[in-house]
Amino acid sequence: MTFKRKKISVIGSGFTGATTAFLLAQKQLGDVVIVDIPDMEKPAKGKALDMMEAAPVLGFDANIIGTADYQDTSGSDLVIITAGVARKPGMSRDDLVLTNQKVMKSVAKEIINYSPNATILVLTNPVDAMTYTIFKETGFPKERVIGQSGVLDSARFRTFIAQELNLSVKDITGFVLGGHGDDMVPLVRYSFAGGVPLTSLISKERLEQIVERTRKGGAEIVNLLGNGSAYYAPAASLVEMAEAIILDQKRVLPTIAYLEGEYGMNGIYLGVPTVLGAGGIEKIIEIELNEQEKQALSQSAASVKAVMNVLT
Ligand SMILES: NC(=O)C1=CN([C@@H]2O[C@H](COP(=O)(O)OP(=O)(O)OC[C@H]3O[C@@H](n4cnc5c(N)ncnc54)[C@H](O)[C@@H]3O)[C@@H](O)[C@H]2O)C=CC1
Ligand SMILES: O=C([O-])CC(=O)C(=O)O
Repeated sequence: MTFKRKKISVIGSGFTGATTAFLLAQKQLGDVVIVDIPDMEKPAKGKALDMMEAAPVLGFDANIIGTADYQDTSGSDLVIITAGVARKPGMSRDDLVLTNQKVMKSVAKEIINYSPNATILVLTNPVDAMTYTIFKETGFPKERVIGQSGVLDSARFRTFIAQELNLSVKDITGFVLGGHGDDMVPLVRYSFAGGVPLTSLISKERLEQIVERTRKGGAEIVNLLGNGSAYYAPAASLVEMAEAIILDQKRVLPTIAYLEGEYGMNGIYLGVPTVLGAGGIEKIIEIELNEQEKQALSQSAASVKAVMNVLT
């Protein structure tokens, strides 16, 4: 049997792109091509070479290159988009919309040209609207254009819950729906510690504080870093999604999916529970929401629509 490694292109060699590339290689999910603009080609090459030189020590087999030439991405199975600008303290993710929309438009052209069969994961913010932009600009099927928010937001929620209860984070499950903004919807009712509902372990008041910290989790890191935004947990989240697709794992993960009637919404990319496998988003899971949760989700969707309305 012949085995051919998958090809994964990571667009953007900055904090999230480089960290993602390194994790992908360590997990041996495929060969990695890191792409940046011509001005950043040398640092991209330098990062790729530095990662390759870690391979003998860490013991992974993967080729990693840095480039500004999209020809090198040709025939990618998976393209991960981290290109664009990140926010600084005092900014909202939505402030990035027009700058990053331009970047998405140029990246989309290159993907159509060189990797027409790729599945695309989008990280660039504001991520719901940027995922929509990539969907529109590439014309790819909705199953193959997927945004990342829910894995990260849920990971933050699970981290804070594990710390609160002094329990292993492995035993904490829970997920966050909606847009990747301050009105995202952490679903407390569907969150558990070792199968025990959180509502029976943590007071309502304390849970509300943890939900609020989760909603502002990105800004908390932005304020601590001072000159950029989070990258370790975002990269880990992208790699969990990439792994589910490349290994056809059928993972149930919250991702940014295009809704056509699900949750009563249409024509919008929004975070919902999905099944991720070789076909990309193979299914959107519709869970039962109570009135309060429905209202919170539609408020979050309204915020995403407001950003989409700014798109040119
Ligand atoms: N959805 C999410 O959960 C998260 C989203 N983000 C977003 O991801 C994006 C990247 O963040 P960082 O990596 O920290 O930023 P960064 O500034 O470290 O890296 C961005 C890279 O993109 C490159 N770039 C710009 N235009 C390009 C183009 N046309 N083609 C190729 N490369 C291009 C830049 O030269 C730079 O190297 C930001 O928009 C940030 O807000 C970051 C963390 C989490
Ligand atoms: O907060 C930001 O700007 C980056 C991001 O999306 C996150 O870390 O959740």
